Amino acid sequence: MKLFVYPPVVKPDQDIELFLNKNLSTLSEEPDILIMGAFNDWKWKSFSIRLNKSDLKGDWWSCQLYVPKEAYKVDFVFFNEQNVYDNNDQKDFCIPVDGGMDALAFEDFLLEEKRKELEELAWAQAERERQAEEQRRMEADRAAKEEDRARAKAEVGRMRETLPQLLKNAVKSIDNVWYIEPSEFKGNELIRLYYNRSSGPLANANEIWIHGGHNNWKYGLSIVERLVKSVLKGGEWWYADVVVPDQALVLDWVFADGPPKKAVVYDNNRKQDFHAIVPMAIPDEQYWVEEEQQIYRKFQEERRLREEAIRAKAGKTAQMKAETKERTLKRFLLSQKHIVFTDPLDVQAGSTVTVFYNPSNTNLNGKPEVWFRCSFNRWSHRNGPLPPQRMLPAENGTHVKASVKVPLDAYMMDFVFSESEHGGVFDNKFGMDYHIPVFGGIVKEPPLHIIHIAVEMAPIAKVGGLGDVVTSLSRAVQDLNHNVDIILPKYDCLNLSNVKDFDYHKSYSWGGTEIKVWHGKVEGLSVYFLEPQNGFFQVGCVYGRGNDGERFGFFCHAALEFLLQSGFHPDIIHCHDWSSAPAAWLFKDNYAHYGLSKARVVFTIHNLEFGAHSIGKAMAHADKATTVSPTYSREIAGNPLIAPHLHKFHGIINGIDPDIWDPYNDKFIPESYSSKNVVEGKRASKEALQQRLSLKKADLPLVGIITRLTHQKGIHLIKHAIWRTLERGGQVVLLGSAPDPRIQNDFVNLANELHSAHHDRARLCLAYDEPLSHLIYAGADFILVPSIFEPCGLTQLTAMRYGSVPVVRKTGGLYDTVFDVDHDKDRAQAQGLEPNGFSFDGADTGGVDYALNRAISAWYEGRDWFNSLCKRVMEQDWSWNRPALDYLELYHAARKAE
Ligand SMILES: Nc1ncnc2c1ncn2[C@@H]1O[C@H](COP(=O)(O)OP(=O)(O)O[C@H]2O[C@H](CO)[C@@H](O)[C@H](O)[C@H]2O)[C@@H](O)[C@H]1O
Repeated sequence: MKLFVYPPVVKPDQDIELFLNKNLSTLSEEPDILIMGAFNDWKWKSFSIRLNKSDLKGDWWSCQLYVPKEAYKVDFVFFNEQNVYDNNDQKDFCIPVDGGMDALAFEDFLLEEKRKELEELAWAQAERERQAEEQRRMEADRAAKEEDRARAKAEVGRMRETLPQLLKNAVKSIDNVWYIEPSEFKGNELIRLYYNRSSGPLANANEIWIHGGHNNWKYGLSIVERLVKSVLKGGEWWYADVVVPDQALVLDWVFADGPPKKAVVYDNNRKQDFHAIVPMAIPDEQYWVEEEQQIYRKFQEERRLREEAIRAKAGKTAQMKAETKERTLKRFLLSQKHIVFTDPLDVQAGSTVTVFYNPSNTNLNGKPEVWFRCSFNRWSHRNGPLPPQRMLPAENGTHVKASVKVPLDAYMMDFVFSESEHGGVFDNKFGMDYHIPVFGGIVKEPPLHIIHIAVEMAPIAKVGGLGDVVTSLSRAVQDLNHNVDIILPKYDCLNLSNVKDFDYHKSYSWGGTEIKVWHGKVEGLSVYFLEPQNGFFQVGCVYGRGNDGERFGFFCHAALEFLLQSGFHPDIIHCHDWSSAPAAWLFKDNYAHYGLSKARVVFTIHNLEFGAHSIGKAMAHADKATTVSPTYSREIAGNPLIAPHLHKFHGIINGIDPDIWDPYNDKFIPESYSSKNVVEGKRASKEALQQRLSLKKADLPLVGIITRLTHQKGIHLIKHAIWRTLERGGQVVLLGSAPDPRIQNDFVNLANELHSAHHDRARLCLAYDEPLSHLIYAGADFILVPSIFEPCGLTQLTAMRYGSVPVVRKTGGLYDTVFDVDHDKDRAQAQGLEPNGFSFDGADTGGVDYALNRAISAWYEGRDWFNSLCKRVMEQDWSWNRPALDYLELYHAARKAE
């Protein structure tokens, strides 16, 4: 025998003695022997102990060893403390531990330990942040105090300078008009001020009041008293007892025939007001010190109130945002309830969940068996997929079910269904697989790195909706903890005031020119600006030069070259429309095999109207392609540029950025509002809009139109709707810019006609004006979008965010986001929504009339109902909360693409 332990059956949480027969070991010649080991397949608590010669007969050496309570196995080897080992012929030694955990339970134990450790780390981190925040707050406080002190000092400085002027205007009395008793007085003392009623315009007044202040009215009205008739002085002298304000050097006042706001006749000393010197208050140094202190306290109090209001508002904003997000996630999880759902709905790491599946709505319909195949963390979990599980009938009669234990280190649950244990027909959600987020796990999803190559970006280089989407999609994906960069041309017409930390980054040579790269933050996003020295982007505009194709082709290539030369390894390169379509094929042709091999290309069509050739080519080269709504994706599915690629083509609806478009925090509207006070909020905005555009200030239905004026947007329908609205007694505001000068001229003529015939009810603003657009979204009752085609459309979504009711033509994304109050109840319900607007078919004027007439009638005839509709549309979530999750699914699917 070479080895034994005592006691012979090893139990956890116990001391044992281990004996080695040195004679039989490869270490027989060595003077020193040590044991080196650990528990549980070398995963737990390693040890190294010296063996001593024991009392047993023969060459038995031994040591004591404590077996911890979590052990299921002891693993070890022997060595001479240098380089001679006995490792049991490379198999290592092991002794089983009886009656404790098994290997699986130990894995769970380890995860639980890890969770505790992470919790402690998180707590420590939170504590550090709290302290840092406290530090920041104290510093800010110190800075604020200093600033307020400096302001108070400056203020006192100014007062001291103007004092002589102040005193010059003041006197002790005016003969026969007023005087004060006693003649010597100072601050905080009671004085009696006499006034001769017959001396001025109040000679016939029944009442006399003093409206007074001090120190040249510096603190507004600080004295208001009614004067009493004095019997002693023949009835014309009246008096009031007045306490002199503290710190007063001069008293200022007028007399009037009533209290403030009620008085009609005044004696203001021929517009000079009256000014009395406070004789005993000639200011000394002490006076100024006190004055400064008082002003300082006033500033501090004002600041405190201001900051409190800001904090309260930020808190409320964050709370509303979180609530919306949670509601939307619930809706997302429930949206496939007819196919699949879990109980509980939000899956927690470490818990057991039941998955319910209804095959009758999928390609497994009618199969006698359904098998559930599940893993975690996008199929990358260390345990691999769970063994397939046959699903059992659920109590509800429609679904089948299976239960799974979710590991503590899961962040995502992944599954597909098949007809048999070994596979056969699968339901894998059209190649995307089913994924359900897991909350509370100890491992977070590793971030993806996404790079957008784009030629527009709101608000610094926005021409239309494409610019909005580049910014808002990126922000939403970044909010989900992924890394996003944007590459944009450095146009000379960039609005740089919206770029933070703008800095020179590097330069490189490519395409026969030097390219300077700048970096900055736009709306919290990292943006690289490429500035080729060949002047391609020094032309005063984004589009509209004869060589746009050449310029943007160059830009796309330069962008890829920049990624390569800078050692970027993005997971996804996302390009948009014809203008950055070349990135798709240039990447596949020139970069996919050199350095940037990890990246996959996603191409999004915002509008198929322009650049057909480029779009077709990008469709062929991209790993995944999208357009901006499901309906538009179906509308263009037959197009020869698209049709061959349907297997990788998806419609994902756009969202709007809830921070950029937020009536609760919008500096361009007069009163902030949420759905709780939508009626009051919108009324204030409507009045401000009418005021600003010189429209009649009246409670009329107001139709807003915000659009690029192009054929796509339904120009003849827009014109018709303007006349129809006026006919129905409403007001119309159109904000539109026309790239085509003929259309622009046409609208200038229409504007002239309307402004002379209906100057108080119609206004066409033929310009691009972002601030005005905010006021229109907020002030309008309806936003009209009668597009001939519309890939998604953002204006109807923004309208709803501001509680304006959309009136739209049923096409593309308009169809997917607007549900007619009379016709689309079921369709809305299928999305977990209620109807939210008015819509019409057809491209003739009859259609637009149909929708607009119902909308305006609803306004006139049922204001309460209409107001509740405004509130309802405002509470719907058209942000990126939902679509960003779809894009992430798509990015992951793209990564799996070969
Ligand atoms: N005169 C003006 N002044 C101020 N702001 C103005 C304005 N005219 C328009 N805007 C603003 O520009 C944006 C227009 O976005 P849209 O999505 O409605 O249309 P666009 O056709 O440009 O976008 C294309 O791309 C987007 C994004 O994918 C798709 O939604 C859409 O269907 C597709 O045609 C909105 O944010 C709107 O407020």
